[in-house]
Amino acid sequence: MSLNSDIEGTLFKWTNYWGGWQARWVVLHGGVLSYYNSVDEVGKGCRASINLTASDIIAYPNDNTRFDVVVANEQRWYLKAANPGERQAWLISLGTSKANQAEKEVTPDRIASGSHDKLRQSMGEVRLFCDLLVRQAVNVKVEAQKDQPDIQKISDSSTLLSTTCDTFLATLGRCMDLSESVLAPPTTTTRLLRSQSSDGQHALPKLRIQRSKQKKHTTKSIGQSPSWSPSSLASNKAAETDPPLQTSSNEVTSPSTNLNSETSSLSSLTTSDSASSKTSESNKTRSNSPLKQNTINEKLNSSEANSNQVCEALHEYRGSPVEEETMLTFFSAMLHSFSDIVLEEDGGISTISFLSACEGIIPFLDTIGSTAFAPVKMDFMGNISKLRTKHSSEPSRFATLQGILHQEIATSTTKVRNSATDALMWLKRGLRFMQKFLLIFMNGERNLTFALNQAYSVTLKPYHGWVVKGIFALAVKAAPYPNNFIKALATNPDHAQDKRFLGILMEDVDQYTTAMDVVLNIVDNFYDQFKLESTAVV
Ligand SMILES: CCCCCCCCCCCCC/C=C/[C@@H](O)[C@H](CO[C@@H]1O[C@H](CO)[C@@H](O)[C@H](O)[C@H]1O)NC(=O)CCCCCCCCCCCCCCCCC
Repeated sequence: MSLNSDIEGTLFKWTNYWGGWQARWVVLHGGVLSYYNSVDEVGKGCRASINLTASDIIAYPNDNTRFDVVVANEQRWYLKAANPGERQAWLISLGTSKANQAEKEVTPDRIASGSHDKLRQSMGEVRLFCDLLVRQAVNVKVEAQKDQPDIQKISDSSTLLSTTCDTFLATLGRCMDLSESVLAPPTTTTRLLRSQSSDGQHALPKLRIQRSKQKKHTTKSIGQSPSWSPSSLASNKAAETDPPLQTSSNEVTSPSTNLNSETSSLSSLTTSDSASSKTSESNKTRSNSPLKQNTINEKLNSSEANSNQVCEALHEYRGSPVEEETMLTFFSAMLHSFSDIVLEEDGGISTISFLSACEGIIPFLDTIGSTAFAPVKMDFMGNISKLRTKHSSEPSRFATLQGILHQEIATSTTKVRNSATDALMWLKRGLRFMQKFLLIFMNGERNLTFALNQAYSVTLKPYHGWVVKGIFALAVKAAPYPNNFIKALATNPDHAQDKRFLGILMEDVDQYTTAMDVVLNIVDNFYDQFKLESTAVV
């Protein structure tokens, strides 16, 4: 699906130390980015142009108006938009344009011959983020060493540092994948192991997480208790020790890769422990017979599990007839879901469980893989990251979301820039949007554009100005067709063809949205009670 990505307007371009930033008329047309000294020059020949195919777009995490367009470390345009909204519009157009070009280029030969270039580009990104990391770490250190350090400044710089660190690691992961494919093109089996997800996550951390997850069997969670009542639930301390699952990404250097059937098969395997532990308790209709995954899990969970064993297990699994209980959906395969959130007796929501459940959504945005979702992903992950930073500053005090909000109320900091209250407010609005959309879909609406617009009208739209409404409109245009959407929600796309799959998916969506509703109602009520909701339009 090609989208129109043309855009033109004024951007500020870095010239040199004497000239500084100069306003330029910049035009993106047909995959080529050109600039003119002014709009009057258009038609008389541009000053310079860049073909986006071989370029990277780097968004600065610490200045939301800046971005660079880089050509294989040879040419670099330092650009600055008048405001963050305009930068977003440019990033989306540039990303979409790159995606359109990439779509035209995908042939096996070109992929092979392009690997070296991609590797070189990727190495450039690694250096850039490494550079940013060092500078941001120095900022934190300098502030911390002052006689009277500004705690807010340290907290802001650390958030930034953590986000850049995640981006750096994700970029490094991608770079390593590329270098492996350049040194030795992957065989089917090694590729299965490495391409767990498109954001730089690999099988190993997930296996580690799966083992620790077994501790959770004794606790009850929202999804496991249809007749849920806060007092029947105990706090889940095991979840507090889980490391964060997702990496954060502030750059839109290349369009996210779609999961292919092989990677999807792998994700059904690597997450099958959580899925089988969940299905065994919460999805009763699919829990009675021993799962084929048990064999696989034994292999995956064994400390000696190595790539060969995983591949063996994978082949065993793939050669078997599909049993209903092995048809996992994105929801049942999630390592951390809203149905796993354990509420305190007083309705307190575990911060870590909540954030992990939010992070569980991100791979879906990667799966559907359009760069039009990049701003959504960035915004969503930015808020998760703010809350994680807040939690890490005093884990016991901020063990629940309510604990965080109470502290900011007590210190009158709910409205300050980058407050956790603000981050949670936007996070819950986004989640409510998603929940409404899924409910409309579950009720039989197969026109995704319509469903997204309906959900948007009653959740996010009242808080969005015209620029963000435009971003939403672009994202909706990039929404997948219904069949592809359903396929993206299967851990193995082949299962989506099975006539039993839709029923299984609907069951899982029902359970997921119900658990989301419980959590969101608690948070919404808290915001109402303490008048934390803002009506400001962004
Ligand atoms: C089929 C998939 C289609 C997905 C379509 C998604 C469309 C969402 C469009 C929303 C665009 C939002 C872009 C960013 C907007 C931000 O400007 C806005 C305000 O940001 C906040 O500003 C504060 C300062 O003013 C700042 O302090 C705060 O930190 C910052 O957040 N943000 C928002 O409006 C929040 C948008 C969140 C959108 C979340 C969408 C979640 C993904 C939905 C996927 C649906 C698919 C369902 C399948 C699920 C499978 C698990």
